[in-house]
Amino acid sequence: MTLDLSSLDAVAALGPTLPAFDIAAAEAARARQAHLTKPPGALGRLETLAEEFCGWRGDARAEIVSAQALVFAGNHGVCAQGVNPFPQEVTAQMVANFEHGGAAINQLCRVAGARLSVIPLDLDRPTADLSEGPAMTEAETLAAMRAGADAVDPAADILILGEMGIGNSTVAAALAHGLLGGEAGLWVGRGTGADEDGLARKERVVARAAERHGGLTPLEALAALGGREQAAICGAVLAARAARIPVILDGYICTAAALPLHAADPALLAHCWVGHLSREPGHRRLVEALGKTPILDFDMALGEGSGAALALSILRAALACHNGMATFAEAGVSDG
Ligand SMILES: O=C(O)c1ccc[n+]([C@@H]2O[C@H](COP(=O)([O-])O)[C@@H](O)[C@H]2O)c1
Ligand SMILES: Cc1cc2nc[nH]c2cc1C
Repeated sequence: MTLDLSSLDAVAALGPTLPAFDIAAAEAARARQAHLTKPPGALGRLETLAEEFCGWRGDARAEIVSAQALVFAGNHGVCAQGVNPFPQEVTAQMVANFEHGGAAINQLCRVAGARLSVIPLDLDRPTADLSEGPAMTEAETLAAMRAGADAVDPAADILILGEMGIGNSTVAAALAHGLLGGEAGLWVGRGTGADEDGLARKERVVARAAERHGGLTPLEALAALGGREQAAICGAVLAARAARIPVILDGYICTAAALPLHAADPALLAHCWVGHLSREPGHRRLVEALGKTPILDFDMALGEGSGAALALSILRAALACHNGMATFAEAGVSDG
């Protein structure tokens, strides 16, 4: 199907046009689980992961043949507020590191069997400072969404999403605070290692941004408070859904990037898992707001898609059991 990304309002209205969860395939997968050589439910969340994967793929014995990982990179005008300990040049330097295979995500994708692509988005043109005005125009937001959607391989069976963008832990906090409310301090964390002063500056910047950009629709909030990698993540989530590809989101930044879609229509994120619970303190509250339970909790706070790639190995394990185990009848084991 072709995705209508022509305006923010068109994006918000996409839900009813997108493929739905295949309940019959998921039920057939659940029925198979009941016959496998294990006490009922003994594989716990491995069983529900397999069932959910089969439901989204529309196949009771769905497998992962092709896994795609996408890391979107962007730069942010809000860095002018002194909210990030590392300089903005690190975004492009890490993109080069990804391209040369030297980052954590390269190793984690290799181990998990995912094909990694890195998409830098206008790194030499940071977005406007979200605490002084809208970070992006509607046209910039839609262009980044389109870049995200176009990067998705419709032949993949699973999509891993990640991001790289110095300053974007402030962007994530601004999106979460702007869309979910509460005190600004609930949503800010140390990112790449902000000290006490940095944390206090971040909290003031996030509070000011939400005040300035109140009363917006969720996707207008994405434009005002987000960045290009956040918009690209939204575009990739939607393109994956159009191709019935389940998605594993990464940590705090990636989950906050997808939040505007949920706020516009919770159905838009129904095919997404959260790969891990980030050390960023706002992530627990954020995943609760989305009604999601992260697959892993490994005290990680890296970004790059690292927690999502690690969670892919768990999903592969779930599907190996689901598709490879013998039934009681096949193995000649008495089923009680
Ligand atoms: O996603 C997370 O959970 C996460 C938590 C802390 C840091 N990060 C990464 O760190 C960068 C943002 O941190 P900062 O301090 O520059 O705002 C960005 O490149 C993210 O990928 C990511
Ligand atoms: C070195 C470094 C690597 C990263 N990966 C994701 N965000 C990052 C931020 C820094 C600073």
